[in-house]
Amino acid sequence: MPGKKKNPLWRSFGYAFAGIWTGIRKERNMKIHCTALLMVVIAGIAFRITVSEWCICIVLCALVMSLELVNTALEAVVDLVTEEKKPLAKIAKDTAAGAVLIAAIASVIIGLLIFVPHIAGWFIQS
Ligand SMILES: Nc1ncnc2c1ncn2[C@@H]1O[C@H](COP(=O)(O)OP(=O)(O)OP(=O)(O)O)[C@@H](O)[C@H]1O
Repeated sequence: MPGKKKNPLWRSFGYAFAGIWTGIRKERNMKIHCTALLMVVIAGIAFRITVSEWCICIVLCALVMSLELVNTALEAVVDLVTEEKKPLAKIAKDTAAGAVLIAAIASVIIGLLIFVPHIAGWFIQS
C-alpha cells in the first residue's frame, strides 16, 4: 500500500514462523509431515546418507511442507469468501490438496529409492 511504513525484516520473519506454527498446530497433515521429517533425519543419520541424498531429502521435505501450508492458506481464503457449498470452492480446495498429494507421493517414491539400498546394505553386512 503506498505511504504505508514497511514492517522491519525481523517482524516479517516472526509472522512467517507464526504461520508455520499455526499450520503445525491446526493441520493434521502438517503433523504427519513433521513426523516424516523427523524419521527421515533419524534414518539419514543412522544410515549415513551422502550429502547429495541429504540435499534431495531436504528439498522434498521443504516442498511437501510448503505446499501443505499453501493448501492451508487457500482453504482459509476459500472459507473466508464463502461458507456455502460452491463448485469453484470445491475446485480450489481439491486441486490444492491434489498438489500436496503429488509432491507427497513423489517424495515417498524417491525416499524409498534412497533408503532401500541403505537398508538392504545394512542387512547384507549384518
Ligand atoms: N465451500 C465449499 N464448497 C464446495 N465444496 C467444498 C467447500 N468446502 C469444502 N468443500 C469440499 O468438501 C470436502 C472436504 O473439505 P474440507 O475443507 O473439510 O477439507 P479436508 O479435505 O477435510 O481438508 P483438511 O483435512 O486439510 O481440513 C472437499 O472435497 C472440499 O473440496
